Amino acid sequence: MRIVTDSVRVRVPATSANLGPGFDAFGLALELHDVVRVRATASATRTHVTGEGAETVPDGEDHLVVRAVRAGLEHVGAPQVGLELSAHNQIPHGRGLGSSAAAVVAGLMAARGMISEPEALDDAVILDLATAWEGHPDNAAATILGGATLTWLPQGAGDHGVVGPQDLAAGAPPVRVGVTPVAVAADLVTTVFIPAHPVATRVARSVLPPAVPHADAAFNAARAALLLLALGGRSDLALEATADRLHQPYRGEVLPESMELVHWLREQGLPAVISGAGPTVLVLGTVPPTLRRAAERGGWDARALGVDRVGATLGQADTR
Ligand SMILES: Nc1ncnc2c1ncn2[C@@H]1O[C@H](COP(=O)(O)OP(=O)(O)O)[C@@H](O)[C@H]1O
Ligand SMILES: N[C@@H](CCOP(=O)(O)O)C(=O)O
Repeated sequence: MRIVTDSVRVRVPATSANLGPGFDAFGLALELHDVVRVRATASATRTHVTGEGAETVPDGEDHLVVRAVRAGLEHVGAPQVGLELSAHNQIPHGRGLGSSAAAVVAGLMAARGMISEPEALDDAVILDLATAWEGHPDNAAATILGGATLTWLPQGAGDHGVVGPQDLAAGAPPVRVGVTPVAVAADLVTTVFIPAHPVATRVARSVLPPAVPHADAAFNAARAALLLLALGGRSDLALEATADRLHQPYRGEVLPESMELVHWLREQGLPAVISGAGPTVLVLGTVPPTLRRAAERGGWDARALGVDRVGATLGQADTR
């Protein structure tokens, strides 16, 4: 495999995973984007970041997008080169809006744009690699495809079955992820309530129990099926379709304010959930201005976000 294009641009959407009952399965892409430009060079890797994470993300070879470009090149046997990365980020980090999946997908897509046989890093391969990196497929699928997505892992692959980045580096094949787009009503908009402080996904996964009561699993099975209908336009089902007993109750331990906001919004009849692993709260629909303002007074950054229906896009670096 050769590097044939030395300058690419990738745009990736934020995502909200789970949507209540669909833990590690549902994802929804949102109209909030990171844009990265990557150039192959003969010199040492340099990174320049503006927007979200500019003050906090590691630079140079430790930058997540750079690491993902390298993983993509390595996966297809392309040579490693110096990289000049310029990133403009709108997706806040550690808030449950899929920033890490977006960064990994951006890097893998950039690698696709640089190589002589881009089909070696098609969407399915990128989803498998990003899932191995993340440990769950829901954000990556929606970031790649846009809209709403439903993903599943093969029998036997779970938290401990997903091949991680270290195993990938050692040559282990990633798990093959199942994915399908889900119909989303044309008029669906979301409202997100973003808090000032992050909670790492790793932390919000560490409080989940190894097993749940059978009754709770049955409760969620019905809600996850209802969620398909609610996303497709049955907004009358949205409140019931976003109820969850598999992850949100346990995450209250590390996300107390977020769970309080979810309960308060749901008491007003709004289909509110923890977005991904939190701490952002997402409502599947609009929120009356009085309630938005009340939340804003409590320190939440409330934003109406449409659904991104395009997913990750790859182009020449000089396009906007
Ligand atoms: N665009 C990015 N560039 C570099 N690093 C990133 C980027 N987005 C996310 N990260 C890394 O991923 C971390 C957040 O990942 P995670 O805890 O999974 O939260 P999120 O819900 O935002 O995906 C950040 O603290 C940062 O280290
Ligand atoms: N299904 C995952 C989703 C994590 O999403 P993120 O945006 O918080 O990284 C989980 O619930 O842990």
